[in-house]
Amino acid sequence: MPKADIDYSLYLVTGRELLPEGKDYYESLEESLQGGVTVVQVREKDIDTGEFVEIARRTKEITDKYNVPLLINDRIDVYLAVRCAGIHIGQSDMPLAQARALAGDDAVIGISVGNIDEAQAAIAGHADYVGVGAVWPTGSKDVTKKVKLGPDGVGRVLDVLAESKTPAVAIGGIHAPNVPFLLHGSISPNARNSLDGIAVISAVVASKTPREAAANLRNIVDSFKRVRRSAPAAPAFVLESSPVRSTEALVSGVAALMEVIQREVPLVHQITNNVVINDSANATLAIGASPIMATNPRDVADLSPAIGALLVNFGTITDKEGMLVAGRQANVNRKPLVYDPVAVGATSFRRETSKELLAHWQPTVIKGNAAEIGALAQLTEVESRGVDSVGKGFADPANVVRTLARKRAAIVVLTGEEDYLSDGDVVLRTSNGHALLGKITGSGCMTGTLVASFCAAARLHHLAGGKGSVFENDSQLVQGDMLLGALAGVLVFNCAAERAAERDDVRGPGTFRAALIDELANMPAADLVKRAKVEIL
Ligand SMILES: Cc1ncc(COP(=O)(O)OP(=O)(O)O)c(N)n1
Ligand SMILES: Cc1nc(C(=O)O)sc1CCOP(=O)(O)O
Repeated sequence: MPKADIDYSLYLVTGRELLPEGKDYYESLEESLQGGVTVVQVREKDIDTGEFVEIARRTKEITDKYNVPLLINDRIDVYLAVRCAGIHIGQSDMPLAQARALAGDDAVIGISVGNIDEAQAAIAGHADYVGVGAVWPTGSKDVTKKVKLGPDGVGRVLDVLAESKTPAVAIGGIHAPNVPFLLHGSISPNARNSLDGIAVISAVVASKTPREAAANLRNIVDSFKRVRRSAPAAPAFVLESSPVRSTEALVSGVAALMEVIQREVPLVHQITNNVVINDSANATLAIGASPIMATNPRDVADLSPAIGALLVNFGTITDKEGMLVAGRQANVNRKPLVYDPVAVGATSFRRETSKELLAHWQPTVIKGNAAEIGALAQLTEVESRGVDSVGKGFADPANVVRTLARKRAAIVVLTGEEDYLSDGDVVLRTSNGHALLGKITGSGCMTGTLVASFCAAARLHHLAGGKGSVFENDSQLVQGDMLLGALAGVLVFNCAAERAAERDDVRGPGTFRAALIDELANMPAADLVKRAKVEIL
């Protein structure tokens, strides 16, 4: 029998102990195949060999009916008895070379990998595919001693696998709401390699309706693959279908979002630092949105369905648990998530916290000054002094934002005298603002607040546009033009600052700060259209 050609898109690992009460294993399996499972692995930990062989044999009868390949977990003797497509082995099972010698060249042999060294060994041993995990904690197996890779860690393994083109599925804690985040967030930073599929137990087996559960997961994976094939370089989850723009269209789009905010009054959830909470809340109110500054993990989980967008600004990092929960819920509820990693490069604590947050959720927009963006991009060109950047800035800022946007599959906003924004494809430069912004605290943080508010508006604008809640593709994390939302936040803030600085009653930073809030509230959209200096690079 020639080696099976496997579609790894939706890889079902069986788990009879997780079946809902009264659900028969074979019935559940057949329904999941009807839903779109593309490969099955029989995994049995506590039964005698005879029973394992019998279950594998009956399972194969069913998978054969649907032309879906079957693999056996760990046990080469069971594989040899039923002669299915192959086996899956773990790091503590029989070594790969020995497994190959016993199973033969026609057997598909997959191996579990949890880090880069294991991935390299899998390539050297000619594994046919790898199972990368654990991505997240899971109740289906004891993974307490394993590193939880998060989408980021999976991406690092995918970089190693890219050259050999070894197929990879991710495993561990994967459920429909976190699949878009996993697929996009694990696109590998250098080679831009992506997962061939997802492996799940409970997301399908524990469902009372495995057909629907499998169909939903399959849709998400298929859409992701479709979009990757058509636009491999683009972070497609945030792009609207037509990225072609003119500066006039962008600026009038910003003016339209100003009206959306006034009309829809989106709730903007902000977990921000205690230096700026009050100013950020007032800036939100001034543009017509509604701030909520909750931080308790229980509070933020309940809030998520109601919010328009979430801002996570970790200036004083007192609420990490709330940030983790709120961000994950924003992904689950497909709400824009704006990440402001204040002074991320300044201390090891900040770098580690940022890494942890980014392993838990996928931001829609990352906003920072040159030192912060440089730290995330792992560039040493610009350094930080506290929360500020020092030095001349990047030699090629457009390239920095474009590259980081691609790497992180997010919109990147680099603030400074000139602001650069990119979705990984288009780069925009804006040059509004005023020197007095550098004389008050929290101007960068308020920009983040406005970016979050206008991303909420961009999503609402999309929903009101007749497309309803139908996603352009099932793997999209948020709807609406997030690049436009980010641009609106930057422009509205900087144009309001110009207006404030021009006022006769402004005599320094104190009066400027108050006037800025006034101008955020009073600036007519027509004046923003006149002032906006936007270039498409
Ligand atoms: C697709 C896939 N990936 C990883 C595993 C885990 O296998 P292993 O490390 O052998 O652990 P056990 O499954 O034996 O607990 C898997 N089964 N499938
Ligand atoms: C079998 C298995 N192996 C893992 C690993 O990390 O190697 S995690 C895991 C369990 C996956 O179950 P669920 O989809 O229910 O989280």
